[in-house]
Amino acid sequence: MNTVLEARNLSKAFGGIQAVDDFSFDLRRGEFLALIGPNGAGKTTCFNMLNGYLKPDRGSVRLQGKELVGIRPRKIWRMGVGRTFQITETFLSMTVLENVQMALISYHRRCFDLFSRATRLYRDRAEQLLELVSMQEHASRACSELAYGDLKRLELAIALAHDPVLLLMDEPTAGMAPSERVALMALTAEIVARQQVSVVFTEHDMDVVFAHAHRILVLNRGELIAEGTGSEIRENPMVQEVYLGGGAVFEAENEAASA
Ligand SMILES: Nc1ncnc2c1ncn2[C@@H]1O[C@H](COP(=O)(O)OP(=O)(O)OP(=O)(O)O)[C@@H](O)[C@H]1O
Repeated sequence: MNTVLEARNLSKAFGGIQAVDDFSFDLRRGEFLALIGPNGAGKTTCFNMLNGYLKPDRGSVRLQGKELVGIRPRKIWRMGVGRTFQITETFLSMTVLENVQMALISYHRRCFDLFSRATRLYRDRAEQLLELVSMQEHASRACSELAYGDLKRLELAIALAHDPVLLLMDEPTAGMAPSERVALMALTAEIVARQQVSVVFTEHDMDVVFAHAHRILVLNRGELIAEGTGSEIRENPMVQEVYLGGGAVFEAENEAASA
């Protein structure tokens, strides 16, 4: 069934707080998996254990059969675990195309002395990546001129520059208008399907989660309390209880969707 990632019994405590507690899950190739839960549920801690920024107290993470626990973040990135950030990280004075070229130069470990030649280096690949996120017509614009939604698409192209096996997206739509959120996630879902990348994303906007996630995992106080498709999660009484007790969030969203 082509499992890309196997996380087993992940646990992490900070002082007296059990941030993640015996959390296990598998991820398939080309799967778009949402990790949701209320504030403080342990989502970011979980991400940081997957990409090596935090060492679990217990448990293992295997990427295509290789253990990641104990390996440095940079090496894990090189093994194929990419990440997009909540805060958009681009060089604002450089053009869109140059930013993607810089990501490619960094991945291929080319020296920054070559910067003067960077306008030629990896140009074709950078153009392909911009086309993938429908940003080709913005290639020569400075990043400082871009609208926020376009910056997020650029960020996605940068994250794809090293051909990740697994892409971690921590609240990819934070700060975006609702219509932009849906568009960005629709684009991401299309790329996931076309490139067969596996994605784990966290998201507070349930419309985005239900519209695009193939499968949803729900964390609460560090524990996995539910797993399933959108409709399974929506109907799960434990999940409804966790989200403001009694499903107020889901009801509000259903009303908004049908209005
Ligand atoms: N470095 C840290 N030191 C101490 N406590 C931490 C640290 N990182 C996280 N925690 C605690 O661990 C718990 C889980 O936090 P985490 O940030 O993983 O949750 P989250 O689900 O990502 O929350 P949010 O949706 O608000 O980002 C919280 O109680 C948090 O206060």
